[in-house]
Amino acid sequence: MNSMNQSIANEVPSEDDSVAPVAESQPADTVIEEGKTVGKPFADNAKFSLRDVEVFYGESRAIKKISLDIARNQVMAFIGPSGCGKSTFLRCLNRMNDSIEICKVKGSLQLDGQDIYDSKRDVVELRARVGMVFQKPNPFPKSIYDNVAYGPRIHGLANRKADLDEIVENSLRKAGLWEEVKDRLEANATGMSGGQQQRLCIARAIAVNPEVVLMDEPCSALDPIATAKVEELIAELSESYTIVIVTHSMQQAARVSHRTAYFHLGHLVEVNETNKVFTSPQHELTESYITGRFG
Ligand SMILES: Nc1ncnc2c1ncn2[C@@H]1O[C@H](COP(=O)(O)OP(=O)(O)OP(=O)(O)O)[C@@H](O)[C@H]1O
Repeated sequence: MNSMNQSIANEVPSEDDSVAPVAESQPADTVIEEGKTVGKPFADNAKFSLRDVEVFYGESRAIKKISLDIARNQVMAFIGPSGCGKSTFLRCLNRMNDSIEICKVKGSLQLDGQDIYDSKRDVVELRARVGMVFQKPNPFPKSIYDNVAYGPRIHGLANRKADLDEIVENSLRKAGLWEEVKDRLEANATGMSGGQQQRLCIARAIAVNPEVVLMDEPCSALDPIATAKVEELIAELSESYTIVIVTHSMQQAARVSHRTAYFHLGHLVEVNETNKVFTSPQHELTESYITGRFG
């Protein structure tokens, strides 16, 4: 964490990090203009360019004409009240919503200038480039080694055992787990602590050499010490990867991210550098949310 973000982290409200505000109330006279986002939603060095994105679950529109760039090798945090669409929008970035039959995505979603939703796109390859870490650690009921080796094996990234060993070791090192597990690589991953399991899931995600890692509330099932380790890891990983994190914790967004996007009822209300969002928000809804005035 950089010192600037540390000071922001100290300024945001110190409510229980784990409790999400709920979007049942908002300042009565606040109007959200569809498709209009205040701040700086666009970037020069975009990894993702997302324009007029709408997501429907059946007839219900969960994402309402959102346009946003996600910059390369930065951490972008998605914050907002429960049900505002953060996870839905995140899951569009590697087509995780494809498995939900009633879910339809409209608009233009590009990764490095190429259409994510192109019908000819290989979704397995897309998900290797855009990996994902979920809220609840979900290691396979296999050895620690096999959890990390799984992706490289199915993607044919190693021809020899020595190459695979090297990928496993490097991935565990990057996930800050190597020293803790190097003597028990054959032990079942389900016997690890929750925090270790989450770092193993991060090692598994980065073993296939992704360009982007999506994280959906990666610390919500972890204790404060394990959370601090994952946050340190996010800071280190952001040097090599583009990271998008959904979090209910404003302190966490302030600590780990370069830019923050505030969602409200399916709209993208405000995006800016994280310090600006937390110290001088431009939209009254953002301000109300970060100061805990509604929830
Ligand atoms: N599989 C689904 N089928 C139908 N509606 C869904 C589905 N998943 C999400 N929704 C709806 O889409 C809207 C956005 O949900 P989403 O989970 O993306 O919000 P969120 O901001 O991530 O919420 P939370 O912070 O509580 O995780 C909500 O109204 C939710 O009920």
